[in-house]
Amino acid sequence: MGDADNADYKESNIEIFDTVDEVKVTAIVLAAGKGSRMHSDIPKQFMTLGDYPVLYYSLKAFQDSPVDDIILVTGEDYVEYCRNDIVDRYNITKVRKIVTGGAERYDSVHNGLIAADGAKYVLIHDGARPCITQKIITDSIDAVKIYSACTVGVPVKDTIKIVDEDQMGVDTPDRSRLWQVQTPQSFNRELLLTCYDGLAHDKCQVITDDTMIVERYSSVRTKVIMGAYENLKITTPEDLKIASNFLKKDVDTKMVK
Ligand SMILES: Nc1ccn([C@@H]2O[C@H](COP(=O)(O)OP(=O)(O)OP(=O)(O)O)[C@@H](O)[C@H]2O)c(=O)n1
Ligand SMILES: C[C@](O)(CO)[C@H](O)COP(=O)(O)O
Repeated sequence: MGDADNADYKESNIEIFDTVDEVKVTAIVLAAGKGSRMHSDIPKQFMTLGDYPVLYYSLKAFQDSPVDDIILVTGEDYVEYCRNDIVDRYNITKVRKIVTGGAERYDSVHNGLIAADGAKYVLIHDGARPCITQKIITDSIDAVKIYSACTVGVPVKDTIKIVDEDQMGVDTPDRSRLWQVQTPQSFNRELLLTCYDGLAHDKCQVITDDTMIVERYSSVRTKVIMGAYENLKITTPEDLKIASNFLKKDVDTKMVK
């Protein structure tokens, strides 16, 4: 799909996404990644932080929050582990379904979105962000009811450089306009599903989050609300140490059994 087609898609897409009356809010927690940048034997979301798997912290945060229910998305090989050793073991009763993810993060989100039937709003969260707070969740719920598409984020602290293929600097954007985007990202579910239809025709894009999908395939603008610097994503080994510090827990690269 070219840019002209995208413009048509955006035009035809305005205000068609408000047909669910019940104000049900579902959290979609993503745990189907392989964690290749962590270079470990098991996916990072199942490593041990304190006495719990990394994934437990996000699930517990949503369990204790005002969301109505939770859809957990994980890899085929980890469905039983998630059910028995996390959801049942720690009594995360709001988990309504455990579904399998896909090859890319956006495939996993799409599977979660389909499973979240009946929800008016969805909060999509990386299971690899264990330091999420109740304030971030409630602020996201309040914001999505106003804006339909939101993300939490924090202003960048460093100067950001755009480089070319030889790693030579080509530009230095104005830092006052740059935010580092986190999760949860919250959406009117019908809006995001419609935007995913657009993506299905245009798979050559590099998609790193869901607000990009709304920006590209609808005319809706996304709202960025304040998250927290502590709400980091565990991506590489040093992130585990930082998260363990924030949560005041020890780390272990094995699974909790
Ligand atoms: N196909 C995928 C890829 C990612 N995720 C989830 O999306 C979140 C953010 O992704 P990322 O940090 O990139 O996780 P991985 O894909 O596991 O890591 P890497 O890119 O290093 O392989 C994580 O909670 C991850 O489990 C997912 O559910 N399905
Ligand atoms: C969605 C996200 O967490 C926002 O920062 C991030 O883009 C996920 O990227 P990843 O490459 O899947 O870690």
